[in-house]
Amino acid sequence: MSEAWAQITDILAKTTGPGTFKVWIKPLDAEMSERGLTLLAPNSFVASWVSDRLSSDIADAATQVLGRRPLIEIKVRPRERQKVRPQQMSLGAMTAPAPARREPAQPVQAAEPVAAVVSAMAAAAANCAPHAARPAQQPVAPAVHTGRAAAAEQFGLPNLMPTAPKTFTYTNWRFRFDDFVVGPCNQLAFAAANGICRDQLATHQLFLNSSPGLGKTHLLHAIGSQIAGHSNRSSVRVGYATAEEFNRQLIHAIKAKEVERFKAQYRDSLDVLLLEDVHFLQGKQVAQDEMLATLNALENRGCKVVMSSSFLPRELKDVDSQLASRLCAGFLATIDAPDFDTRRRILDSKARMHQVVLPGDVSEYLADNLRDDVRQIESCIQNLVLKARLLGEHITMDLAAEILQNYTISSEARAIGLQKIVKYICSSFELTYAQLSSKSRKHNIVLARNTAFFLARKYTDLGLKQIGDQFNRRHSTVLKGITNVEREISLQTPLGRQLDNVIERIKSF
Ligand SMILES: Nc1ncnc2c1ncn2[C@@H]1O[C@H](COP(=O)(O)OP(=O)(O)OP(=O)(O)O)[C@@H](O)[C@H]1O
Repeated sequence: MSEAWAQITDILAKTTGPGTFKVWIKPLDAEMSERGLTLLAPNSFVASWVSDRLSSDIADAATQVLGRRPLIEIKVRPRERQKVRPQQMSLGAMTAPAPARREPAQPVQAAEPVAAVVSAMAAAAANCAPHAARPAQQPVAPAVHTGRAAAAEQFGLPNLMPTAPKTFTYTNWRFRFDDFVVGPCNQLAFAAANGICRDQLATHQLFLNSSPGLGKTHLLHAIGSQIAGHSNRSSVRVGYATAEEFNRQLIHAIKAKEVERFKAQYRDSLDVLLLEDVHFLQGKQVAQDEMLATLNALENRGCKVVMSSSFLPRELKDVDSQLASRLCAGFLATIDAPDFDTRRRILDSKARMHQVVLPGDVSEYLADNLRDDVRQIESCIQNLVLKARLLGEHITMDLAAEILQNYTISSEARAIGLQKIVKYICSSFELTYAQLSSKSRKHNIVLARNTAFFLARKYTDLGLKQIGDQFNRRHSTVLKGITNVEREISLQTPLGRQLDNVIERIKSF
């Protein structure tokens, strides 16, 4: 078995990079049991660090050597074994089976996970996730959370915190195809997502685009869950990250001089890459270069790549033309806002997840009024069910109306209406409606248009697409315009204060 661990560490020496290998892998001992591979770390800090960031690499390497993916358990080496551990033990040698009198190894204490985008996303979504997260495929002892930089210092270890990216191969899939309600708005995206899992798409790249909350993440998770978790293909290595995380990891890798490791992680150690929110790469030249090289490398290896974005590739700004063209290379599917019937089916399906059957009139009423994103539908139904349970009441139209107030605009605000918004904006910016809806990119016209988008979103029930239709613009342009106005206002720039003023004054117009 020491032979096997030696082979595993040989692989890890190449895949994790010299710095990481020396500090984190080399001090480990390993034991093989029926259950899998147990790694013994010199202290809880090392155990938690390895558990957080390297367990997946170790599992990957072990799979190559053992021919199957073992369960990995990371524990703190018992105190007396720390003392007797022979100095001359060869690099990563597998220890002999534990002597009977040895105290059981101490499991690593419970911990708060390292802040990471994926973990944060999982946690945030767990609040509204329709079903419990599926268990990870390779249980690892939970990690200790202490001030890690301080702990590193305490144990005399270099603080490599920012250098090595967190464990990459993703296993915490939250959504499945079964939970996805299909309608005309999303059937193409659904079919494409299914198709890429079954090698029926005739391309290995899929780009999913929609406004927020319409199911991109759901489909990405469903793909991950399908490929990695189901159909006996658990050896397929599926990576999941947001573009923001990709960028952050790259910056850390550059600072820590571990770029080769970063490259190997994304380019060589995955079979499928699921990448969220690629629009985040706008204006980030270094990350764009790396992403382009990553996509090319994955394509050369015949890997699948699925990306999501609130913008179409051609709508991305400050993106290198080569990358923009690369993003267009595969199949592109857009998800639109759900129509009434789909919204109704989504409501009924979400209610069923709470073990509730919605009365027909309530379902119809909510579907008629909740026209925005599905996240909003999900939250409304959750609140409705919770309130009914807390009050011990049945779900009635009255209860639904009470809950709905928090999600839809007031009748007073509704009175403002799109026509009034257009009239108000034209008079405030001294423009005609023709100018407002023209192709012009003149600064004051763009500003006026964006403000109109913002007001329409705030004071009408219209979705992004419907607002866009009024001004001959795409939903993503509307989204971008609203985001710009929000940014100016939140930063309270001189322009933001001016816009704030304009937006306030519509009430007395
Ligand atoms: N067609 C659908 N059927 C069932 N649930 C859906 C559907 N579309 C979206 N949802 C649910 O709505 C919520 C929001 O969806 P999701 O996070 O996938 O949106 P998104 O497009 O990725 O949004 P964002 O751009 O903000 O990240 C999720 O809980 C998801 O399960």
